Amino acid sequence: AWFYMKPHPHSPPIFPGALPFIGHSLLLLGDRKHLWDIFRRIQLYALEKGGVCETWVGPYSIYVISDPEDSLKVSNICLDKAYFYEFPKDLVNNGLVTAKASVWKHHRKLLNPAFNQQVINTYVNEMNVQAKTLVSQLAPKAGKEPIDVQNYFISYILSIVTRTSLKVSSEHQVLLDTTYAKTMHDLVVLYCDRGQKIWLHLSSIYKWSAMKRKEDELTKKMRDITNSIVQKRKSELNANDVSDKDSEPISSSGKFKPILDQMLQLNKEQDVFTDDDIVEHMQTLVVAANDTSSAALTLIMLIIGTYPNVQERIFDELQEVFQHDDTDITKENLQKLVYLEAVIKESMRLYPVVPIVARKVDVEVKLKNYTMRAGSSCMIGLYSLLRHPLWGPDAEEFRPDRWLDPASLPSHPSLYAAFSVGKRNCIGKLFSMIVMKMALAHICRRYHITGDINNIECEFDVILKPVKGHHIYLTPRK
Ligand code: HEM
Repeated sequence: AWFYMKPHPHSPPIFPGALPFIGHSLLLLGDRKHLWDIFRRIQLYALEKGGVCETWVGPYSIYVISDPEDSLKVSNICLDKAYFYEFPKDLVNNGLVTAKASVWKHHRKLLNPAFNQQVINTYVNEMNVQAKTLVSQLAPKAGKEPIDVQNYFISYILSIVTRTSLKVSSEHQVLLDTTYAKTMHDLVVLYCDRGQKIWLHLSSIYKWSAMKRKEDELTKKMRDITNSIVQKRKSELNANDVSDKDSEPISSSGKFKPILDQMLQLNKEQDVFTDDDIVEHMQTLVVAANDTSSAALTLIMLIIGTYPNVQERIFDELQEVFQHDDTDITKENLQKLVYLEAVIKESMRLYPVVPIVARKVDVEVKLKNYTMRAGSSCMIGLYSLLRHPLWGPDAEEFRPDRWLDPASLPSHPSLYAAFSVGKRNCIGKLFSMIVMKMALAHICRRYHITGDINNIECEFDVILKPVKGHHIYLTPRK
C-alpha cells in the first residue's frame, strides 16, 4: 500500500496523516462528531489545494473533489456508486440511490414522472393534514419547555412519504409509525458503524460478524412490512382494474395517486419491475426522504430561531399571503413564499445534510489538473462546493437575500450541490422543498421560534445532523 501511496506524476496531493499499509483508516475511528470533523477537513483541504486531494483506506484510493467543473465531469461519467453503497444492498439494492448504473438509467426514466410538479401538487392536501397534526403535537410544549424537534419532524415526513408513496391503510400506518422509523434508524447506525471499521468492509469477514446477524434481522423486519403493504395493494388493484382507479380519495379534501400505484400500473402495462424492485424502490424513498428532510428541518428551525430579523421577514411574508387567515396552504400560496424559500436554500447551502457523495471510478478520468486511476473511488465534496469561494467573499455568511437577486448568484450549476451534482441528483428535491415549506409555514405563522445555530454540534451518520439535545423554544403568537 505504501508503494501505491507515493504520489504518481498526475496524482493530486495526499491528505496529511496517511500511514503505511493502512492509509487514513485510523482517522475514521472515533465518534460521529469526529467523523464529521474528518470529512469536513478533507474537503476543505481539497479546496485549499486547488480542488482535488487523495485519501487512502488500506490499499484503496479515494479521491476527494471540491472543484465545480471536475465534480460535474466525475458525476456524469462515473455513474456507479462507490463500493460502500453496497452495505445496505439487502435493504435497497435496486432502489435508485444504490442501483447499478445499468438498472438506474432505466428505472430513473420510469420514475421521473412520479416526481414532477403536477404530481406533487396533488399531495398538497395530504401535506396540510400532516402539517396541522405536527403543529398540534407541538402545542402542549409550546410556551412551556424546550422541544427537541427532530423526532416530531421524523414522524411528519414519515407520514407524508408513506401515505403518498405507499397509500398505507390505518392498520399498516400504526406499524410504520412504531416499528419502521426505529428499525430504519438502527440500520443506518449499523451501516455507519461498518463504514468506520474498515476490516468489516470485506464481506468475507463481515458475513461472520454479529453485526451482520443484526443487519439481517433488522432488514427482514423492514422488508416484511413493506412487502406486506405491496402485496396487499397489488391484490386490491388486481381486484379492481388499476386503470379505472386513476385517483383515490385519501384525505378529506384531496385526491392523489400514490407512487406504489403508479409503479404497479406501469408494471401492468410494461412489466418493468420485479416485486423485489418495487419493495426496494419504496424502501429507498422512505429512507432517502426521512432522515434528510427531518434533519434539514431541524437545522432550519435552529437558524430561524437564531436570526430575529430573518424570522420577522418570514412572518411578514406569511401575513401578507394569508391575511391573518389560518386556513390550509395551497400550491399558489406556496409559490408566493419566496423569502421562506430563500431561507431554506441558504440554510441548506451552509448546512447540507448530505455533505458528501461517492462514486466508483472504473475508467481512468482526466480532471483539469490530475488523472484519477481506474479501480479507485471518488468523493464529491458537496459541503465544500456549497461554500466555494465562487459564492463570493460572503460565502461563509448566512445571507438568504442572495437567492432573491439571481444576478448575484454563481453561474456554475454544480455549486448548487445540496441535492447532489449531475444526472444522478436527488429525484425528490421538489417534493422535499414543498414538504419543508409546508411545515415551516404552518409553524412560523403559529409560533415564535427561539434557537441557536451557533452552538450547534453536528455528527455524521450517512447524513449530517445536529447531535441530540439541540432544543428549540416555541412561543405561541397572538
Ligand atoms: C432535504 C431533503 C433532501 C436532501 C438534502 C436530499 C439529498 C440527496 C442527495 C445529495 C442525493 C444523492 C445521493 C448520492 O449520490 O449518494 C439524493 C438522492 C436521492 N434522493 Fe434525495 N434528498 C432529500 C430529500 C429526498 C426526498 C424527500 C426523497 C423522496 C421523496 C428523496 C429521494 C431520493 C432518491 C430516490 C435519490 C436517488 C436518486 C438517483 O440516484 O436517481 N430525497 N438526495
